[in-house]
Amino acid sequence: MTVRVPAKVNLQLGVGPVRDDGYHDLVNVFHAVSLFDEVTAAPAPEPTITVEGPPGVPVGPDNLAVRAALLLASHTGVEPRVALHIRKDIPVAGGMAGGSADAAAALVACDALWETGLSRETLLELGARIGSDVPFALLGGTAVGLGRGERLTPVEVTGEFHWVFGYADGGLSTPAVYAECDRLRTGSPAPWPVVSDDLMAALKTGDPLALGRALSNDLQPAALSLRPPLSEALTAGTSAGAVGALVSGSGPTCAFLAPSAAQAEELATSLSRVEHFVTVRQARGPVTGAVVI
Ligand SMILES: C[C@@](CO)(OP(=O)(O)O)[C@H](O)COP(=O)(O)OP(=O)(O)OC[C@H]1O[C@@H](n2ccc(N)nc2=O)[C@H](O)[C@@H]1O
Ligand SMILES: Nc1ncnc2c1ncn2[C@@H]1O[C@H](COP(=O)(O)OP(=O)(O)O)[C@@H](O)[C@H]1O
Repeated sequence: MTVRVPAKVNLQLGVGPVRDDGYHDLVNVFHAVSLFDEVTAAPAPEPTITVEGPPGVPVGPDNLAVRAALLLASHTGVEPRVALHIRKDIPVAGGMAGGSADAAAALVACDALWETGLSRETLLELGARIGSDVPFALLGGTAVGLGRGERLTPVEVTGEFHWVFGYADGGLSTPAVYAECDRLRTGSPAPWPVVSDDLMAALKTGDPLALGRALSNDLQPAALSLRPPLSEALTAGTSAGAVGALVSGSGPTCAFLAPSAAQAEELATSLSRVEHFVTVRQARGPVTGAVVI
């Protein structure tokens, strides 16, 4: 059973005050893009995990796909007799939710393999227990995530958008970036985030220029503080014709919005010369969430 699952970029990441449980209340506008991991679940005497792709992915019980399979097994009372294999194309610790995507894919793959027939609602609820971004990877498309980012409402989008992503060398730790955001805000209380009307209007009309102007990420100052060369990399994208440029989530991947598919091609060529990027990839969005292929 093989499931294909997309990466995400955050079109708006509004970070509110830190809560008693250590998480931040968010306005998190997720957008699924056509960079995919694949997770295969096959029968096996005991749970195992293998990973094909970039280094840095745990191959044991810490892997989010394994955690998802074990959670689904204990929830349904099934023995977790599964060999999981991940083909990774989403950057690791890149701010594109690759680990969450693999967890979502493992839930869908194991539910199909074990014929447990769980509802979409139950899968979303189990996903939220693994991580804040897992429910969105199940859903895909474009959606507003409130709370930790797990309470989702789909957003209607006209047409599709053309993106270029610059992968940096090495990742950034999500908790470290949230902690840096808190540190930078010391002394000035975090404003309560609200969904951007300009962003919703741009998504409705499908206008890339309006979308580019409406993109925002409250974690960006923290990511730039931890990785200063990212500032220059973002400027390089704007100079090369991007109509929007921002850090993807907690970074360090940078997302650039192109005005058209043809211009995305040209933008990708220019960005491949930026020293800070080890890989440059084109993608379109929105795309669907985790699906059996
Ligand atoms: C920042 C975002 C933006 O979509 O993703 P990435 O860009 O890293 O992929 C998310 O908020 C990351 O979601 P996810 O990676 O699922 O986080 P979790 O496993 O739930 O939490 C990891 C840690 O991130 C911090 N965290 C996460 C979510 C949230 N609303 N507030 C937080 O403060 C906490 O320190 C938490 O311990
Ligand atoms: N299947 C997985 N793929 C990637 N990383 C994973 C996975 N399972 C656990 N991890 C751990 O989660 C960390 C964050 O992973 P990832 O989701 O790729 O980043 P981000 O939260 O920045 O989007 C990694 O550094 C790794 O230690």
